[in-house]
Amino acid sequence: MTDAVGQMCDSVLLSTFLIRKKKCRVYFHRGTLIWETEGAPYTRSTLPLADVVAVNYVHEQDRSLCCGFQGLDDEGKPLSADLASTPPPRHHAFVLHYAAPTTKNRWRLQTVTLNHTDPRQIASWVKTIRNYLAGLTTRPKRLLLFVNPYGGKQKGMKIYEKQVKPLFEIAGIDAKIVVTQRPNHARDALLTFSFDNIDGIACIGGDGTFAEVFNGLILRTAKDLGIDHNDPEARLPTPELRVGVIPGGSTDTMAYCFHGTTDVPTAVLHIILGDSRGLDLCSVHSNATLLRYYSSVISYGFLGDVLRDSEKFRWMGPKRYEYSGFKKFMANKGYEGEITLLADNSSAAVGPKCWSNCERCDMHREMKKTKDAQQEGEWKTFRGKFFMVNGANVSCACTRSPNGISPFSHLGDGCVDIILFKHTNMLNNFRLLLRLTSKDKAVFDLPFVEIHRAREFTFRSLPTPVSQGDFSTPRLIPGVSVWNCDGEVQWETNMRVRVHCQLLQVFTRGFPEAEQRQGCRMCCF
Ligand SMILES: Nc1ncnc2c1ncn2[C@@H]1O[C@H](COP(=O)(O)OP(=O)(O)OP(=O)(O)O)[C@@H](O)[C@H]1O
Repeated sequence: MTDAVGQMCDSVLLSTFLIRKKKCRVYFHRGTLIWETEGAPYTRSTLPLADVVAVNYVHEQDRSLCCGFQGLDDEGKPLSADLASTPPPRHHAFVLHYAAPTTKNRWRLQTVTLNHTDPRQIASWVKTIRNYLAGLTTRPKRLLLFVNPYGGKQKGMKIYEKQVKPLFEIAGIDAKIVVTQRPNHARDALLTFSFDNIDGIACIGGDGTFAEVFNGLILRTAKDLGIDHNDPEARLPTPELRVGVIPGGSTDTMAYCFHGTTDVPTAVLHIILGDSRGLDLCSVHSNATLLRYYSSVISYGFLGDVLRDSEKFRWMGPKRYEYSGFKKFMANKGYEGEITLLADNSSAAVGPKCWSNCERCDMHREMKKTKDAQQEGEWKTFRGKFFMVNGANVSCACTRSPNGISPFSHLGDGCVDIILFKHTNMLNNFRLLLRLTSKDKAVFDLPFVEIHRAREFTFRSLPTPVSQGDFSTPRLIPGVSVWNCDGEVQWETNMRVRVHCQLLQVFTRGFPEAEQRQGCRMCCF
């Protein structure tokens, strides 16, 4: 907590306001506003200032429109429209804009207006609340915002205009917009962009856009510090700038894993409120060359084939995944391979899940401060014919698969969960499909699925194709699949994946376990 906030914590305000036409006693103490009705029916409401986005004077002209009250200045003229400037002593109300949790992990901006006959009371409350909000230094004020007009249903710009811009304006966030013109635009821009006047980066797009942003940011940080990113052993520092993702893609897995929903206003409000969590990123190297960093999952076999095929049908929008998925599912191909992993001592098959205030992630954040992630552990090797091999960095939950392929995966525990789907018959594949859409059952309970928690792993396909050195060139080799790395095709099959614990700070508060979800803060007695 900053000093300013600390001082404000000690101030106490107490007054009586008219709220929603009811006389209420209002208290402000220790960062929380409480108002309760003076008469029956008794209601009590609490609002932590950590959830308040902005406080504004209500202009007398606005009040005159709704209340028939005409505000005049000292010369008897109507008051000016400048709400944010120093108040003339005539304001009789202020409005609080705040973020409130609703259902299904969604958040919405709400308002409450407090009316008082004495303008000095209004001025004093507004000043106190503004001072408190100014002390919340973790809130971004100047953002660099990448908008991908191509991802998902190609509605990136519309999402910005209709759902993002109005919220940023209320919160006083100055956003510099970059509309991406081509693949890798966001990544390349971040390699040279001046970070002098920004305190956060956000993007409107899907997992691919988010991946471009953090790949650019990590590479830029490594470059600025003279760290060789091609060195698989390199210890990378966490960039100072935090990153937020506003869903505008097809699956939006990362947004879902951060907020428990792919709802746009929720993601925007999480950015505005400025709380953040550490996210592990995985580096993917081949022959001492960095291919990329990923945040959700790297998948060889079925999902690699689906992605490779679906790119040809991008005109179908998100439906392309269903079309290619059906084709590849019916093909039921198996791929020979060998995985060697450095096992973690925790199990990926048991909870708890990674809710907000996750103890496991907090523990790893503290460990990261004191020492580098421990690398001791047992190496294990698995060989076989696989329908699919996955390295899940997060649960990979999404609207279609609310449990994800790795329900107990954590955002920031320095581990990747390896899920091996053995090649089997079509009936078992159908069981797998059903299991992936289940709300409470896990895929690894199926007898042909194994899960292992690791801190790093290597994979080689069998037979091993001769590396061409050019990792971006499409090469179709019989009996060999490709990797689906955060939704991008990775042609090089043999690779080493290492987890970098909490390498990125992302804007989110996380989301609570269902039974602990906050409901209405207004209690009636
Ligand atoms: N103007 C553009 N034209 C073509 N491609 C673009 C443009 N801007 C960005 N891209 C590329 O679009 C790709 C797909 O975007 P994104 O991943 O955000 O959407 P998606 O694939 O529909 O969603 P998801 O990854 O959530 O399934 C990104 O990898 C990015 O490189």
